[in-house]
Amino acid sequence: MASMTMTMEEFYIQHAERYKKLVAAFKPGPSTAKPTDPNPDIIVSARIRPMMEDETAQGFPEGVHPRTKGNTNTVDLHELRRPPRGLPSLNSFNFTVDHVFGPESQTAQIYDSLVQPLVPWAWGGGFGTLFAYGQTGSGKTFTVSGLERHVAETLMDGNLDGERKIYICIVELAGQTAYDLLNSRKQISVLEDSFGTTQLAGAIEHHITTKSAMLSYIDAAAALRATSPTLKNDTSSRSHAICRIRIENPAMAGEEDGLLYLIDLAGSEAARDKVIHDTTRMKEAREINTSLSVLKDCIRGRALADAEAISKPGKKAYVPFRQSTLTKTLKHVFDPTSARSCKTVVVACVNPCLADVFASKNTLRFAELLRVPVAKFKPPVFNPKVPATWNNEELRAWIEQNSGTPKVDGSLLAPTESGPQLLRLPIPEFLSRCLKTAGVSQEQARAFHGKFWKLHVDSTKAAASTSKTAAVASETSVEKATKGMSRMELLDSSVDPEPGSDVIPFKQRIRPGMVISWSPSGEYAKFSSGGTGKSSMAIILSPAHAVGERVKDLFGTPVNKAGLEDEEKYLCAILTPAILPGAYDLSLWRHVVVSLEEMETEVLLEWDSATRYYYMTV
Ligand SMILES: Nc1ncnc2c1ncn2[C@@H]1O[C@H](COP(=O)(O)OP(=O)(O)OP(=O)(O)O)[C@@H](O)[C@H]1O
Repeated sequence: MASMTMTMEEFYIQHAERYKKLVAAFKPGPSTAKPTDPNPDIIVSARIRPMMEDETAQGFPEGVHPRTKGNTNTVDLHELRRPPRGLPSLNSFNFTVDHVFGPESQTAQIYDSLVQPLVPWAWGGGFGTLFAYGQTGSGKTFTVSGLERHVAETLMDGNLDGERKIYICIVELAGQTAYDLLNSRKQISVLEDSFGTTQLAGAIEHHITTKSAMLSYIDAAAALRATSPTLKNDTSSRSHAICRIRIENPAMAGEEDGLLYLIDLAGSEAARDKVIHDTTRMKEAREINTSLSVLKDCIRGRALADAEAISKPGKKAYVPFRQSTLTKTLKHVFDPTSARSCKTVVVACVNPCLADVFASKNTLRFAELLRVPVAKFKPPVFNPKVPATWNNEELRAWIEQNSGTPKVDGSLLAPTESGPQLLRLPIPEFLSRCLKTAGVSQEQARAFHGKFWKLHVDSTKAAASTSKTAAVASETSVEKATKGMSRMELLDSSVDPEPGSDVIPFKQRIRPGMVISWSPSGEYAKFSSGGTGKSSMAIILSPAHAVGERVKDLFGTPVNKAGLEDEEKYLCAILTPAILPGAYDLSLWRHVVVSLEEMETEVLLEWDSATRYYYMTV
């Protein structure tokens, strides 16, 4: 009877010796994770902290064991099963990430192998982001604060090329509220401005010129971090702390600045604290959980978007960055429409104590899920008009032939990069590399960058128009393409869901939601995708005569004119090419009137879950 009322912790302590023997006899099997090539832009690591004195003193064994032989990026985790009768046995799991740092590892090792490369990247105008994830007490703050010190050292030791102005800002996100940790924890707002840039409105940025000034800001912010008692650790953090370092290059005025984010996330187990009765704490826990889960989707989404930008041009990956304040704040990191590339490092912090093995399992599973396989695709066939198909040699040859006089030295601009890699280089870095060739001026470098990008944009537009043609052409084989799909699945696209509809000419089955191509003329010509007379797309809403007298089109011309019933005209919403090739923006509130005669063909569009609208006011 006594054993039934024993807590899990007492059970672990009682069976600690048996547990250790079972672990010593354990023969590691192959990693259960699918083999994945490391993604150079998103590195996922795990850091297992040492056991704390009090954990050892209570008699808890270690439950998490990095492999020392074979795949050293795999971690074994053993639970102790509590059977209704008989002896406890092991329940073992393994998790694989890109790097594992065991209890003896120092923060300097993590810095040197993973984080240090982010600093010159941001110095050159790129985005670098570090996240520390894990349960309360697993070592996130220990890791981030150590890494911040190393970053301060690298940024301020004068060894990076050129002059920069450096600014720091440290904010805390608690639920949906943000506070400035460098301004007495004043409340600030996370807002998206009319250019779509997320602003931390009200947060003060401090210009820093010395390492010691930077460290004193970091220390001041740490002292102010919001804390509230939890079941496990009474100094636990229940908020995300975001340290943003902005690096401005005065020689590249007008170019975007480099950004480095170091983020100490809130404790990941918050929502699993079952003994919370206080409703504010429950709400807070739910918000933390949501923000971490959205973060996972965003990191994966961005990695997929980057991988697919080259392997499947035209496919739009969905990154739900608007779904939490944390990811909204990091919009430019996650927004798949951003042309700027971002390097991300995740450190999953793990508490090795057997008593916390459940939370550690969740942390390691989270980390494993962040690893998105780099799409394996056949090397693209070289096309002189498509930079995304060029290898390093082809790229260098193009640089030397097209960079003007004097020629930009290809080995300085692209020492190792392929075409797609050079496209991802931050602009200031591209320009600085061009300027390394003697005699090249800023104007020449900018003009050359423009030429390279124009070629790329033209090549993606060409790919988009091919995919549009494919969409129209597929109309004849709709039945084949949609065979076996349920009605609900069919409704994820603009396909007419009624069986047999593909044999009826589209003009005889006009319906709301049908997408058509047409050639806008007169005033509407502005909305054609390629100038007057070129086809454009619109989505049918209703017959024009069905709407009220006050309804006007986008130019303010009344839609329902007298006698319209006799003419077959339809109120439509316009579709315009979106930033990504092959994707279109639907402007539901920009109306045009299209006659049946003007319609050319039905176009099939696939719906994407990113097609959402957001509150203008909340
Ligand atoms: N690698 C390590 N080596 C030595 N001590 C460590 C290590 N990692 C963490 N610790 C110690 O463990 C304790 C908990 O670490 P820390 O406060 O960083 O956890 P945390 O994950 O940030 O927790 P919270 O979510 O509550 O902020 C601290 O006393 C810290 O000094």
